[in-house]
Amino acid sequence: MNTATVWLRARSITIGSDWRVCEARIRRSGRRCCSSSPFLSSMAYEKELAAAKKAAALAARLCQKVQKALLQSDVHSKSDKSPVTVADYGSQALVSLILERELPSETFSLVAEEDSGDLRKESGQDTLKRITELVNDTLTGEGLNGFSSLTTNDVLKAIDNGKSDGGSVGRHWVLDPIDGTKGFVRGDQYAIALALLHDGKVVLGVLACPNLPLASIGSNQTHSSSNEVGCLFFAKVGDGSYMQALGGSTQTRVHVCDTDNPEEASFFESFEAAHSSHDLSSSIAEKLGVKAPPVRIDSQAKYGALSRGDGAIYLRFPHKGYREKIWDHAAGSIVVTEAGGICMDAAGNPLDFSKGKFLDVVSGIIVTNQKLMPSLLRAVKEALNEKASSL
Ligand SMILES: Nc1ncnc2c1ncn2[C@@H]1O[C@H](COP(=O)(O)O)[C@@H](OP(=O)(O)O)[C@H]1O
Ligand SMILES: [Mg+2]
Ligand SMILES: [Mg+2]
Ligand SMILES: [Mg+2]
Repeated sequence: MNTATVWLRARSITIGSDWRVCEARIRRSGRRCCSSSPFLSSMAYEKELAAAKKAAALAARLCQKVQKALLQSDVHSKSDKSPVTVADYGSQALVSLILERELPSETFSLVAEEDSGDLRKESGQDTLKRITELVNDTLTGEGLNGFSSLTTNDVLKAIDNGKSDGGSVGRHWVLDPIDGTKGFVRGDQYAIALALLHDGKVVLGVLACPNLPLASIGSNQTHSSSNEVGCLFFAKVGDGSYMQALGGSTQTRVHVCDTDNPEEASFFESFEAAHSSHDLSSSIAEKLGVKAPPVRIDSQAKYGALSRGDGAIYLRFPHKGYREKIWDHAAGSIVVTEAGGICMDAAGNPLDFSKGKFLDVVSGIIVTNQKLMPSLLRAVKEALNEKASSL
């Protein structure tokens, strides 16, 4: 199945003609805003961004190879019953190796989703061999022969580099090697999401979305004249958000949809109802006056699509008891905020990435532009109160 077919299979999506309206407004106003921290110059993090783009793009190659030929034996269950594949592990190993090689002077701290526990067991040996082959093949396929053929132990070590707990002091890389593993296994959307935290703030983020069309999803408006899929979004604090083709192209600056009219706004949510309450988001959308049906896609590709104005709102309301992790939002949040958007929890608090692996939020995460946020917050409050009183 080629990637275009993958995308078409993924579509349960409708984005109305509002994109055109948004685009026109943005062009007229020439406006952008960002949430940059004043202590950071836009010249900072140049080499870190270059390394992160290289690492994420290479990891995307590995994932594409696996998604094309995904075997049932490549998919495993973690202790929490969530899926993990050889590509999740391979992607994490590659990103860890590339960052270490490209940024040798750095005291390396990586907070990443996967660990090698299951691969060290007797039952994990075949999978470990397959991952090692994949990592070696991807490195040599890209002409990166600086790595002599890696052993299974090298790969285990690279995966376990991601064991840092993060925190509010110093620099920590944050990695989701495949965000949207369920989408990946289904043949749908997924993302490699890599961010850098500096003293608890996200200062750069890269999102590789191998199955996301370069053209705006659900409309004829294009960011590109081709039918190509595979987008690389990236942002550095104070420097705006950009998109380029994963295969390499000139970068274009992206902006969120700037509409203040909910009737022109469409919203994103998880494809998986188990990850986010579709009932609650539909109630919020109705209260806000959104007319378009939800756009359901997996992974932080939602943040990428939102950053370029494909839709205007992202709603995420996990079911009771679920704790969000920083790797599920760090890269996506800076890509959106540098494109002029805002990410908050359902109570209107900014997202706090400084508390370790978990991202403690009140009820859920909402993302939109500056103009719609006040009315979105009111609609969220109303819908949550209604839900509480019906229990
Ligand atoms: N019960 C749950 N509620 C909310 N999020 C969940 C969840 N179970 C898993 N997730 C998270 O949802 C992410 C995917 O988000 P989305 O629904 O936007 O595609 C998963 O990332 P991984 O696929 O990296 O494990 C996982 O971290
Ligand atoms: Mg994830
Ligand atoms: Mg993941
Ligand atoms: Mg996972």
